[in-house]
Amino acid sequence: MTRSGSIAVIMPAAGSGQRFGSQSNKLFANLDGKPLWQHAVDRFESRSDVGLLVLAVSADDESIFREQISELNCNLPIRLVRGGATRSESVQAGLDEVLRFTNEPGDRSKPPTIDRVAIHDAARPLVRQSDLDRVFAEATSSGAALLVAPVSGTLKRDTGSGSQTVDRRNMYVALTPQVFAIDVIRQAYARDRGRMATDDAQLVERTGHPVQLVTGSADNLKITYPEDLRIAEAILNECRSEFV
Ligand SMILES: Nc1ccn([C@@H]2O[C@H](COP(=O)(O)OP(=O)(O)OP(=O)(O)O)[C@@H](O)[C@H]2O)c(=O)n1
Ligand SMILES: C[C@](O)(CO)[C@H](O)COP(=O)(O)O
Repeated sequence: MTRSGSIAVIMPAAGSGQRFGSQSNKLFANLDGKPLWQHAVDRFESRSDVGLLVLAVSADDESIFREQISELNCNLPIRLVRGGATRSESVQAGLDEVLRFTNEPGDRSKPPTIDRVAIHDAARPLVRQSDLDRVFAEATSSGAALLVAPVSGTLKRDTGSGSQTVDRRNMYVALTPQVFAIDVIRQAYARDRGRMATDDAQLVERTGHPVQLVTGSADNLKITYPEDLRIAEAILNECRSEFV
């Protein structure tokens, strides 16, 4: 299996899905006839600029993921690593595997080089190819970029004694993928190993490396609550061609 892509995708998939409320991992929930996580993989499998995908999974889910991967007709090399107690720990495990991969002796099946790392939630099935094109290109030129969606409503902060309105100008919601030159993300994770961060851009921001915002489609939603799955189904039925 020869892939020439220079982007390694790390897909954190080791969460417990507490807000989704199902007995099993929300990533196995059915969306449009297949498990949710496979839609996220599909977005990258068809891309010639992607050369490797690393899934970070929990010990409980590993055998299910291995079984489902074996049934996939996927021409993208997929490696599994053990995720951690936090999303950052899961991404760290994925990054360690990407770095191991880049140091392995070369052979025909290996892409010539991995120069960027794209970190994408397995719980985000609907990232558009046009958005991937733009955030990948921005990461090439600036070394760090993430997809974001503008805040569309009025933002409120709970002061404890009531609400306070937050100026929403220049405010965005972070999406994924978050894409970085490999040395930028390696240094950010090495510097902040173990410090809490809910996304990867935050770690890079702490190094002082500017992270560019790329406005993407708001339908790149994260399946967090049960109703999100119904919304995703409707979006897929409405504009399937945007995602293939
Ligand atoms: N320790 C963790 C926590 C989260 N994730 C992954 O990070 C992505 C975004 O996290 P989120 O949507 O919050 O998933 P969960 O943590 O599973 O959800 P919850 O907070 O409701 O438990 C998901 O693909 C999830 O599987 C992970 O790999 N490792
Ligand atoms: C990384 C992320 O998708 C950016 O919005 C999000 O923070 C991950 O989900 P979580 O619920 O914060 O773990």
